[in-house]
Amino acid sequence: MSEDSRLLTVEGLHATYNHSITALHGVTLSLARGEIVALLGANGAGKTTTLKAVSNLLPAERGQILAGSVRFEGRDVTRDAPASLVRRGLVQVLEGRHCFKSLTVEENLVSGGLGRSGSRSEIARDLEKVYAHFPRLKEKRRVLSGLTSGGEQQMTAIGRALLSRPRLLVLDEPSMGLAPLVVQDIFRTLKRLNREEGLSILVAEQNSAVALTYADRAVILENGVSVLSGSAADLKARDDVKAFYLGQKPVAAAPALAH
Ligand SMILES: Nc1ncnc2c1ncn2[C@@H]1O[C@H](COP(=O)(O)OP(=O)(O)OP(=O)(O)O)[C@@H](O)[C@H]1O
Repeated sequence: MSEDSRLLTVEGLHATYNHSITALHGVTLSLARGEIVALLGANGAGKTTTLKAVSNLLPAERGQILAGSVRFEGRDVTRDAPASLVRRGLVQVLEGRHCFKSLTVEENLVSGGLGRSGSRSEIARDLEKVYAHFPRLKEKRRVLSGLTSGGEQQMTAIGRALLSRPRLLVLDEPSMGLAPLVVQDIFRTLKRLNREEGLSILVAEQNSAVALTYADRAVILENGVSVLSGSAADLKARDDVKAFYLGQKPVAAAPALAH
């Protein structure tokens, strides 16, 4: 991948919480414009911490980047404020959806456009685009988000992020707690947004099978280190990935993917 084609480059990230718990000790990944990259790994492997480091959200949890760098569109953004990253086009949808439950679906969506200087008609146009991608949200637009289903809340959280016109959408575990059909629906829509709107996506997922179906490439984390990366097709074909991330075939001992 040439330097110019890279939208995001993460190099050698080390991060801790509370100055004591080491969560990352060597995460490297990159994403080209127009790609979907999946970040895979078991519980506690460091997926969420990596995404929060990319969006500079760690300080809110007494977390800290000790070493390494995050570059977005060729510029070092490691210490940039999260709001400034959003204005630059790097927008994260946090794990657990986090809709404003006492606002309607439409109010939630519109809130995503408030930080930018778009006119009312631009926001209305963006809203219609979100409804075209997520027809369920149009049906529910006057309903309080707290009264919608988990899948609809996930769609609302993604739609709200789209209203801020991201170039890179960072998603943390969009499948969490959702029925398989809803998960497929959400990933299909993400793929359509990627193809039709050129939206680049970095998605952390425990559901490796779904993530590898829709991603172009993937990076696997183990214990805070990126141990393997490659095209989704190549990773899906590997026996160790099949056994430990796709649950397909038992093997005698856990492979050290790093070696
Ligand atoms: N706010 C926090 N304070 C202290 N330690 C944390 C915090 N968040 C995560 N950790 C620790 O950092 C390590 C990496 O966690 P992280 O949440 O990044 O992993 P993950 O791969 O996203 O896991 P999961 O799939 O379970 O969400 C774990 O050891 C975890 O216990």
